[in-house]
Parts: sequence; C-alpha cells; structure tokens
Amino acid sequence: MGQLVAKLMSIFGNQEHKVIIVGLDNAGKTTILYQFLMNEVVHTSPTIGSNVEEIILQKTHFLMWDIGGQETLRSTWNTYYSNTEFVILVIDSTDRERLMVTREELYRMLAHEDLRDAAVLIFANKQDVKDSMTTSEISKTLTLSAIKDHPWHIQGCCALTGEGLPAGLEWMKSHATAN
Ligand SMILES: Nc1nc2c(ncn2[C@@H]2O[C@H](COP(=O)(O)OP(=O)(O)OP(=O)(O)O)[C@@H](O)[C@H]2O)c(=O)[nH]1
Ligand SMILES: [Mg+2]
Repeated sequence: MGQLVAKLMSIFGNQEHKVIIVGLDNAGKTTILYQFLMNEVVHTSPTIGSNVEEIILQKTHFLMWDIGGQETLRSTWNTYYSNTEFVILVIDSTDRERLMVTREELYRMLAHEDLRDAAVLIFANKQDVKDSMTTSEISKTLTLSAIKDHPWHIQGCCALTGEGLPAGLEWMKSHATAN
C-alpha cells in the first residue's frame, strides 16, 4: 500500500524532497526560508534548533529544514542528514573572516556517509552589500571545482529582496530525483 501511494505520488509529481539549510550563524538561512515561503522578509532571531516548512515549486515539493548555525549548534547538524537530497549552504558574502570556517564545515558535511547522494546548492547571500565577496571569489576559496562526487551549484542572492532565490530553487528542481 505504501509503495502504491509512493508510486502514485511520483506519477503526480508529489513526492517530497528533503532539504537542509545550513551555514554559519547570521548567514541568512531563516530569512531565505521565509522569503521562499511567503515572499517577504520576516524578523529573525538566531535559530536555536530548527524551523521546517514545505516549499512547493510547480509540482515539486521540498521539505526544508533550517538549522541554527551558531558554533555550539553545528555538531547537531548531522542529526538532520539522513534522507537529505539537497544541502543548501548559505554564506554571508560580507563575512570574509569566516569563509574558511564555512569551508571546513562544507568538507566535513560532504564526507558524511548520510550525505553521499546529496546535491549542494550554495547561496552567496547578502549580495546587496557593497564590497561583498563575489560568487567566483567564494568558489575559489571553497575550491568548489574540486568537488566531483556531488552535484553542486553556486548562486548569488539577496534574501531581503529575494533576488537569486528562484534561480536556486530552479536548479534544485532540475536535480530532484524522480523516483
Ligand atoms: N543586507 C542583508 N542582510 C541580510 C540578508 N539576508 C539576511 N540578512 C540579515 O542577516 C541577519 C541574520 O539573518 P538570519 O536569517 O536570522 O540568519 P541565520 O543564518 O538564520 O542565523 P542563525 O539562525 O543564527 O544560524 C538578519 O538581520 C537578516 O535581516 C541579505 O541578503 N542582505
Ligand atoms: Mg536562523
């Protein structure tokens, strides 16, 4: 019965794709999640634990988990990994000092068994701020071209206006498995 429902849901394109939104504190993860959901900027405070929302793009359903990024919370990220199809890594493009910390977190995640089939979308957020790092600068520092075992894509965005977010979602949709 469960299989039949799954089959029917796949025919109608309704299966849910699990997404985790990670990145350092203050990167803009929660702002992005609610911009996806409501097309508006919500007032946020640092996330303790997680927020979860369903985002539907045409017929593709994403279940998105936005996880707190403070240092003490990062060790809990791996409890969200199982069955994750997409990792959205959000970067504060103004935060040059901590880009190497993000790099460490990225490679730690990619090495995790539970994420071996996950695709990675990197949002270079806060592109509205003058002198923020460009996507190519971030790409270089994170040595993204060395990632061969996961599909990945980097997208500049501004969570306050929503610019760049639909393009990121479209990339996810085009990589969503139809099973
Ligand atoms: N200028 C600018 N500010 C942004 C942008 N996106 C988010 N912010 C601001 O950055 C701050 C942090 O945003 P959050 O969405 O709470 O960050 P977070 O990644 O969820 O942080 P944690 O929950 O602590 O992990 C807020 O003041 C946002 O308004 C952006 O694109 N541009
Ligand atoms: Mg948050």
